Parts: sequence; structure tokens; C-alpha cells
Amino acid sequence: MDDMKNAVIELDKVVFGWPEGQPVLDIPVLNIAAAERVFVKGPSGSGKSTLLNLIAGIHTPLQGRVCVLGQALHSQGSAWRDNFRADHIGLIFQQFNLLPYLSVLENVMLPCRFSVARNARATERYGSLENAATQLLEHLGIPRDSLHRRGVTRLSIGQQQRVAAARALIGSPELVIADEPTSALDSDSRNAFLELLIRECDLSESTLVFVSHDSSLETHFSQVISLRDLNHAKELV
Ligand SMILES: Nc1ncnc2c1ncn2[C@@H]1O[C@H](COP(=O)(O)OP(=O)(O)OP(=O)(O)O)[C@@H](O)[C@H]1O
Repeated sequence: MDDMKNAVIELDKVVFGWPEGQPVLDIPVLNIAAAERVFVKGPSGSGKSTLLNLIAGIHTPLQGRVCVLGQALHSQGSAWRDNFRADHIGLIFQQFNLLPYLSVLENVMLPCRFSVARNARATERYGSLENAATQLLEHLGIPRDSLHRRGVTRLSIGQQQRVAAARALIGSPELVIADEPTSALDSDSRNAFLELLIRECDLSESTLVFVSHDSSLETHFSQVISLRDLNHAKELV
């Protein structure tokens, strides 16, 4: 029971399938505790992104319970889940999803425009939103002045990925979810990026759930989940 109290993510008898298809996920149980660094691995098509989308409340299950930070996402409507995600979850996507018409700083500050709670946490910790974004970018290796006011399209892929990480981390969300954010990088850059990401998650006490098909990254994490083992959906086993 103590584990459950401490759980940031709890999945119970979760089944998810696309309309008119067989279930792609059938997960009897998954508990992830606060402050864990979780690596989710599995072959292409095994449902890694789908699992992340369930945890983020982007999708809801056909059956079962998905609880995040003690909230039952499966029984809430999409507007509630959108607000919950904005307040509590930082997302890093494979394609980064930065807004091309905004500067680096504006992209990083964006989540705080949609969440009073994250805005308040960022401002409290760093004095102002702009200072929060500036500090985070510097921690992640994007130096001030030269780059911060630039449009994001004028950055390298590695730099864009760090901007995406700063955007996910601003306002210290309790949960950071990253979907293959290192796939465009060489292995040295992957390791350097991961070390920075984990250090920042430690500083903001965020739980990290990180998906990759690159098993060499496993050593950075406190918990490794294999979708082959976790997922009982028949066609994927
Ligand atoms: N929008 C969609 N509509 C229908 N089927 C989908 C959709 N998105 C994904 N799928 C299917 O769901 C299954 C799981 O996909 P998912 O993207 O979660 O896998 P993944 O493990 O993240 O793959 P990859 O490593 O290639 O990104 C796959 O069979 C995929 O074809």
C-alpha cells in the first residue's frame, strides 16, 4: 500500500485499441513511483507512444484505470485532461513540436501561458518567467544572448531538442514524458543530452518516463520497462 501511496502513475487492467482494431495494449498493472527515472523500451509498433499518450491523458483506455498523481484520467473529459496535462506534465516529442514563428525564449515560456500553476512555480523559483526560461536554457547548454531571441528554425537539431527539453521542464511539472527525443542525435550527443535532462529532472523533482528503442541508454535510468513483458495484447507478444 505504501508503494501505491507514492505512485505517480498507476495503470490497472488497462486495454487500449484503435477503432475497429484489435487491442494494441493490454497492461494488467503498472506502478511508477515519484522521482523514478523510467526507461520504456520495445520494438517499433509495440505501443510505446500509445502508452505515453495514455499516461499523458491524450488517449483514454477502452477498459481499466489510468491514474496520474492520484487523479483518475480515464473518468475525466478531454478539456479536464488538457488542463491537467498543462499543469502537471512536461512533454518532449520526437519531432520537438516547437513553434517556428516564436523565438527560443517564447517557445520555452509557452507552457506557462497555458497553466497558472506552472507560471506560478516558474516565477516563484526564478523571479520571472523570462529568467526561468533563460536559466533552464543555459543549464541545457543553450547560451544566453546569441541564441535565446532567435527563431527556433535557425537552431541545429541538437539545439532544438534542448529547447524542447527546457519547454517541458519549465514550471517544474511533476511528470516529464519524453518520446524518443534522442533519435536524431549521434550516440555522444544522446548521452550528453540524457545526462542534462536527468539532472534537470532531479533539480525539479520531476518523475521522468522516457521512451526509446535504443537499449544502450538504459544505464542512465533507475527502472527499465520492456513493453514485450508488460503488454499482454496477443498480436504483439
Ligand atoms: N492513429 C492511429 N490509428 C490507428 N493505429 C495506430 C495509430 N497510431 C498508432 N497505431 C498503431 O498502434 C500500434 C502501436 O503504435 P505506437 O506508435 O504506439 O508504437 P511505438 O512502439 O511507439 O512505435 P515506434 O517505435 O515505431 O514509434 C502500431 O501497430 C501502430 O500501427
